[in-house]
Amino acid sequence: MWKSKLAPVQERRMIDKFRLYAKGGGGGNGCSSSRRSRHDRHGIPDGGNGGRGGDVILECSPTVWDFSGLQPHLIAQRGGHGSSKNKIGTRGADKVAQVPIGTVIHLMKGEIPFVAESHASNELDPWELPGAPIDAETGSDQSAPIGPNTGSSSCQPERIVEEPARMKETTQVESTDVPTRPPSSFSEICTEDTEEQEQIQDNVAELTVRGQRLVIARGAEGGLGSVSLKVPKKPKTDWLDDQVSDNDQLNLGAGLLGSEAVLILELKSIADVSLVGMPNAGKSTLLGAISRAKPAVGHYAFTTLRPNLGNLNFDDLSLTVADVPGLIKGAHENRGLGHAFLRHIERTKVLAYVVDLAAGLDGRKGTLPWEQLRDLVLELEYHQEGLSDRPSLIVANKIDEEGTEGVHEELKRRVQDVPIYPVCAILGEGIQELKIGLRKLVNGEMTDRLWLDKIKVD
Ligand SMILES: Nc1nc2c(ncn2[C@@H]2O[C@H](COP(=O)(O)OP(=O)(O)OP(=O)(O)O)[C@@H](O)[C@H]2O)c(=O)[nH]1
Repeated sequence: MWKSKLAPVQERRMIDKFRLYAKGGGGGNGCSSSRRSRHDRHGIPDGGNGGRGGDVILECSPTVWDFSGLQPHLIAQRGGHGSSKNKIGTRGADKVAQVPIGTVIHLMKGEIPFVAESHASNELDPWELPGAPIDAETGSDQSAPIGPNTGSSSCQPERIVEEPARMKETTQVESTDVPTRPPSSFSEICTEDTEEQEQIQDNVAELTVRGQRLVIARGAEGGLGSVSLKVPKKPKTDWLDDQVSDNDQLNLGAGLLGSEAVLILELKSIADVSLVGMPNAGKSTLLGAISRAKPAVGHYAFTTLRPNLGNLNFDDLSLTVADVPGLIKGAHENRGLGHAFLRHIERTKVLAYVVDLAAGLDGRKGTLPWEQLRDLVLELEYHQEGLSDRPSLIVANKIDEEGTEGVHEELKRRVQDVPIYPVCAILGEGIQELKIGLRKLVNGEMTDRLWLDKIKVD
């Protein structure tokens, strides 16, 4: 029989770590040429300079989720050669690659990237929200207006502001301002090659604002043409002399090679609230209930393969909530979605631990809620000490299921000093109270945290 149904398309795993080679375009060669006239046998030099090579630029865009669309080798175009009649070679085209908001750059080889246009890095606040996610209903983007540097793919050399020092400073500001431990270094996480680890310079730059641009490899200047060198072409004596002099002149005017860099890009989300929970706890459903996002929901583990973002809107405030892939025991050893998940929590203000009240109930499969909480906190701490030390609350989900009232009471008895919100994400019950709680935590009106020693497990 003819099969009309196609096999379900498998969602691919997000690529949140990427190794990139970038090379700026070489400069075009300067031209060696002279304009001769009947009266001037030697001629007047009129060879134009070679054009500048293009830059390789990373641009921060809210429309890309991960690095799956990136090419591993980015090479900008070479500048055009100069030509006679004083014509300067064309400028090589820039290679602009779009990367997601929250891209952190580690340098393996080459120069520290330069900021292209300075507007974005001035007030680089680690908690500054990236462009808000696309509104699921209206399809409109609620983020800040596009910066002046977006929209054009070419970057004129004179508009580039070289600020390597500021980039380093930015990294320092981040590590002092953030109340928790600074993000663990990439070289700590990286397990591939020990020699490479030593060479990596961690966090040399980061792209956190929509439209922000970084030049990661610069195009070289073009070679000087004879008009700039003021070298008249030598009169031809014999053919050998002619060849030597021509080569000399060409070498003088040869374009330089563009700079090279090898980078590791790493993606870290920046959200106000992260929903943390075991697979199937109901995080995606909850995100849909508190915001207008429509994440994929399934009854099997790891429905969420990339962080879904939603906007939690109040009259005067909008918070970003990230539903990051489900966490399992051993995630810190990269089991399950492991590091891919944990990395996103590093830059979140508030943690909302989502537990499934029905798990482990009446012989059902799963771990009891207080054990879920203990495992979650342990995984965070194993990944990075202090990762769980930020304002938190507990979302006790699936309160609609039979027998969960008792589990909720037990949970309140076993876990202290942190607010617990019983909700039914699927029906939207208890969501208003939860929203208010999240707002208070983000605002700093509440500062409760979930401590491991406050969880009583048998
Ligand atoms: N009864 C009940 N079921 C719920 C509730 N919330 C979610 N579920 C169900 O729980 C299952 C898992 O929900 P998801 O939202 O996909 O869970 P998740 O935590 O995002 O899962 P991962 O993507 O694997 O991390 C789905 O079958 C939901 O329909 C609830 O409040 N009550």
